[in-house]
Amino acid sequence: MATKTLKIISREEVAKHNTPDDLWIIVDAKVYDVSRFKDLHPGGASVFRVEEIAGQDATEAFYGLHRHEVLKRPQYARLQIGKIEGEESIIFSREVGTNSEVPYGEPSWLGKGFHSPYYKESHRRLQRELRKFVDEVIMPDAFAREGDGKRPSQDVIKAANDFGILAMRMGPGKHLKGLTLANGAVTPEEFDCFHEFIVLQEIALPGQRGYSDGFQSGCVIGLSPVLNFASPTVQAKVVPDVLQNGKFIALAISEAFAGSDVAGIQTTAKKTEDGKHWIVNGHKKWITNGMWADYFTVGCKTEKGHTVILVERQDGVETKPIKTSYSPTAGTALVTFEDVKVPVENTIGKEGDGIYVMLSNFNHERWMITVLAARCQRIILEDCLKWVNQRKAFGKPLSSQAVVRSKIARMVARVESTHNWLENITMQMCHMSYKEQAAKLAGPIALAKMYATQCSQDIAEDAVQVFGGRGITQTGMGHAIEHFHRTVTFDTILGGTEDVLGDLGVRQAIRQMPKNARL
Ligand code: HEM
Repeated sequence: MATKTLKIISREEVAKHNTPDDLWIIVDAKVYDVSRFKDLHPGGASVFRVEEIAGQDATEAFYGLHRHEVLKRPQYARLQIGKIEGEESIIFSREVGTNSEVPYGEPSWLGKGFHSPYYKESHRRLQRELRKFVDEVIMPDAFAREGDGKRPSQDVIKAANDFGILAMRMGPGKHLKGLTLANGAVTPEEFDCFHEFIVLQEIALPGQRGYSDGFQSGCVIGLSPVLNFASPTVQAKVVPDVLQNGKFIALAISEAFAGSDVAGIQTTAKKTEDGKHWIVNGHKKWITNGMWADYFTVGCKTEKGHTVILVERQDGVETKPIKTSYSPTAGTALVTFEDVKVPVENTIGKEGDGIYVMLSNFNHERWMITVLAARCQRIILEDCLKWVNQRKAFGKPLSSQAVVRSKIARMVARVESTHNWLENITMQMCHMSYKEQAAKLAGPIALAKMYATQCSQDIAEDAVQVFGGRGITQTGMGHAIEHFHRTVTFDTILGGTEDVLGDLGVRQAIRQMPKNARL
């Protein structure tokens, strides 16, 4: 396709094109001919008739009302006919694969001149590779699927798995052996919990909450018990199926009868007379990725107590969509089991040890949700900083109002405290065995998640106030704010509600009080 040659035009020349049939404007040293477009303009034609706009520099007016991405859409980019003589454009969006330069737009370890004790060269290499992959491959799919509600595109899932994303999301371990991770940015041997932290923070960049769950979050929580507790035979079949062959696995614990109270589940598994099979009956609710899962990691009530069982999709397993306030791209399902026959070899962990299997998985799940949430908070903070800097009200930028700056200050404090607490917990995870983590970190992770999701809700409320009507509008300037505000509650519920987690954290601390502790 031939590229249009842009004319070099003087400001005086632009000023002559100021009538409805011959209408030019300047935005950031670029000249746009809007003579025909004005009648199609979503904001109406009248805005172009104003004396300060027709034939004039409309940069400030434009950026008070539109995101920069509008001018990059092909149908609007083609309205540009020239550039202003002797001037250069100064407004650019973040280039593919690069980091944001907005203050607090990235965690401090990525900031120029900032330091951190946690990250080595392999972490930096991984972050760079991932940023490029996310910008190029995941970002467009995330916005498209969040919009149309379809499952994440299979070619994107395949590309992501070839890149090692799901394997890396499972954390360090023997499942990484022999894999090439992120084009070799990190070896399986050096991969640690900070690498995993980076993977989560990067894949959350699109900020599309339904897609974020649809993008194999169900696999992460569903496959963990298999990796940690299933027999080698089950692992040999299921792990490559999920990590390499594009199959999906979902964790199926919560029910209409029991959410945070896992011991209250009522799905039953009874042994056949020959003891070779389980017969599973019951239902599971709010199962992330359940709509397209090939395997389900199911919490059941059995004769010897609770037991976790791997159920393959088959006759008797039905999945129905549950409509939630985020997009169906998460694949949230009601799953029913009617006399489903499963070999006893599919038992995950020991019979009767189900509560331990289910609870030990929660630490990793809660940590993952919190790391993802921390990035989403940061996206909102960056949008707010840009908005208060470019938007004028009462003749001055919003940032000139002390009350607005105070809201931003509180957001920064929430984002940075969440992130820094998580880094500390991640450091502990790097030095503890899985068992030690279960014993020592359940409380801190529960409390950090509770704190983070309270911060997210406060950030969402403040961001809407800063953006006004645009913060409750699904398109245009505030779309990220509206999305965050609408979906922020998910993180407060998934993996345990705030009240339950706060209580868990404090109970653990009380249990660990030294006997001699007195005021
Ligand atoms: C090349 C120039 C322009 C293009 C391509 C353009 C495009 C758009 C688009 C796509 C929207 C829909 C909302 C969005 O996606 O952000 C919109 C809305 C709007 N535009 Fe423009 N526009 C241009 C210039 C201007 C100028 C110069 C003004 C005013 C001085 C203006 C005023 C508005 C208003 C008032 C809205 C409605 C905003 C809202 O609902 O919050 N536009 N424009």
